[in-house]
Amino acid sequence: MKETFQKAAPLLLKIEEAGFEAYFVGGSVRDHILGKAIADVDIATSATPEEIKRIFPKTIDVGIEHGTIIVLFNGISYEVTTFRTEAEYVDFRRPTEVHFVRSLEEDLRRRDFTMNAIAMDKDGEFIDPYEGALAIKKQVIKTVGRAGDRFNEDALRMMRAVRFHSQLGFRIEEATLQALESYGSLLEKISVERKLAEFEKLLGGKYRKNALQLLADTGILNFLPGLSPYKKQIQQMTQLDCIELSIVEMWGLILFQIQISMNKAAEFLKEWKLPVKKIKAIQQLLFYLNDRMKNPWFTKAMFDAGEEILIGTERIFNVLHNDEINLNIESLLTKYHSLPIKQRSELQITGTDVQNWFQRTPGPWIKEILEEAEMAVLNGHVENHNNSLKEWLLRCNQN
Ligand SMILES: Nc1ccn([C@@H]2O[C@H](COP(=O)(O)OP(=O)(O)OP(=O)(O)O)[C@@H](O)[C@H]2O)c(=O)n1
Repeated sequence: MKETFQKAAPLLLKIEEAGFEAYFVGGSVRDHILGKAIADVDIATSATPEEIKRIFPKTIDVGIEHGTIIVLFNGISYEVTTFRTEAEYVDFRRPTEVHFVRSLEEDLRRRDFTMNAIAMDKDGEFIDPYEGALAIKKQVIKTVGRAGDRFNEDALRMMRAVRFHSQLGFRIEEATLQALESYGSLLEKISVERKLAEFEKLLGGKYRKNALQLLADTGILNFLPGLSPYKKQIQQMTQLDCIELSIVEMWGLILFQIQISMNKAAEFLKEWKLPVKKIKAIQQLLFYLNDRMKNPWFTKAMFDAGEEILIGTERIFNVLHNDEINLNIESLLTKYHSLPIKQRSELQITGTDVQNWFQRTPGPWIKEILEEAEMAVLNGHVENHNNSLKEWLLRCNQN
């Protein structure tokens, strides 16, 4: 058993000694069977949060009404959740009512996919009533019970199916796939924030191309912000080898692929509720990519873009040309690093200098002179020294 589980095993034992059941559940058990690294473990128990509080001195209430409590144990915090069935998800987001149950099997029955419905006890024995381990072996994503029921309980599960397809490359079982095609509209009720989290995990998956195609083929795409008109363009992305792009670069590629204008791109990204900083980076990628498709990198564009956007743009450019992703990056970086200045603040003159030298009423002309100086330094026409710049600027602007 992995160390993460071994560390938590005594916690399970304590719960058992108090007369209850406790198991590892969810993604950690799935990833353990897959042989992947495990970040944290989730624990399911027959004890209620109140009963858990009586067993452990250090707990934190996080969602008692949903049966979840955090237990601090040997310096590590664990999410411990009471076995539960969630009857109805009236707004398709959160269960209206949580029914606590005393049986593990009932708890596992309300989970999304068979591979996510496996429990493991403290000794590493699996409790797997829905044959999740077999599904993992066969590389199949299959809902526990009827797919339509599971998706009606929480429509986000449809995106989770495609996200797991992207991360694991598993095929989606026939009935589950059919339900994805039939129930897509339920996603209208799901918050953008939840969709975004799944979509970005999907964009980071090893099988992202296939997953994007699946979103288009199943029609799920129609219920994702701003993407419904672009089915064909998204499907065409399967021709591009984009596996090494970062998430931000993936967004840039998508925006380029759907041929969206700069103005519309801002709206699109806001609709996805991305953080402002990320929106700015993606917009910049799109801007320089549009330019790069027509021109080689000019000094000014390299300077304006900055190192990160420069590299990101070139990587997307390479993907669009089916070239090796890091083609030319080294030489581009060498060029960038040899720029005399990397940002305007490095210019050895200020607006005040310019005003003192020219003795004119302040106005927009100062900014123009600074830009002139910046271009001259970048192009190697003058050295980035205060005196040299003074002499050069006065000579060039004699009248
Ligand atoms: N809409 C959901 C979300 C989660 N789960 C169940 O809750 C577990 C934990 O969910 P979560 O932590 O969101 O995802 P993981 O499956 O752990 O995957 P990952 O850690 O890769 O996000 C899942 O394995 C699954 O059993 C579910 O049934 N339905």
